[in-house]
Amino acid sequence: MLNLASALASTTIRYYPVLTIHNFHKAYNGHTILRLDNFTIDSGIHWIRGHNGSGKSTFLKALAGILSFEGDVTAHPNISIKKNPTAYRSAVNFAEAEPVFPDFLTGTELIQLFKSAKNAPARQEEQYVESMGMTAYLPDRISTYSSGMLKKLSLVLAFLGRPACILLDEPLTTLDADSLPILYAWIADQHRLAGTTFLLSSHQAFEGELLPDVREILVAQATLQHIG
Ligand SMILES: Nc1ncnc2c1ncn2[C@@H]1O[C@H](COP(=O)(O)OP(=O)(O)OP(=O)(O)O)[C@@H](O)[C@H]1O
Repeated sequence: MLNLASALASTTIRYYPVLTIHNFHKAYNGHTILRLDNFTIDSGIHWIRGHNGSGKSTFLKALAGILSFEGDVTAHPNISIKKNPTAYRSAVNFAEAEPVFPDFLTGTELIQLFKSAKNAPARQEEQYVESMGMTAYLPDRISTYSSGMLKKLSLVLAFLGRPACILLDEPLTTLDADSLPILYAWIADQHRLAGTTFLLSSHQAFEGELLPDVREILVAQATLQHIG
């Protein structure tokens, strides 16, 4: 018969480090925005919270490899953002808070470009496009999109390929109320089925009940702190 301790141990979620940050320092014009000696992001869903200007976007852009910084970040198992940037970018996808894309392209063309770059499975985008009601507008040029339509496109692009980690900067802004539960379902399914880790940033506390096992990271006073 199983005793209680071993039964509990067998159901305990086992976390492992997905992103490891070493000797990180980011400054603008000599002013430090973030400094982290050693910081680990474990597998799971993380809600990165902080006031306006605290450094959330700076941190996510650095982790995405589109902003320079001192130090290093490694993705599991040991893929350095600086020494193996191509492999790192396959492992870590990113959607910007306010996405900007070449507006002469159509959404369909951009999705095909990203699928090719990310070596995505055939028809991977279809479930996202259909569930978010994007089918009708994707053949149009991006220059005609509203901010919410653009946001949905950027979110679909962040899910393409087989990333170990997806960074979504302010994913909830500009989405309408009907779209929020759909995005949460994408995140929950991707996490459950593929084991993908998520970092979601917001200036608000996490209030949703639609995502399982969310842990918070606070950005304040030029550093990060796990608070849950
Ligand atoms: N390109 C830049 N040049 C100079 N300073 C910058 C630059 N980008 C950001 N900053 C500064 O870095 C700090 C952090 O900005 P960041 O955009 O990372 O904050 P945030 O937490 O994402 O804010 P918000 O919630 O308002 O989006 C702010 O003080 C901002 O003024």
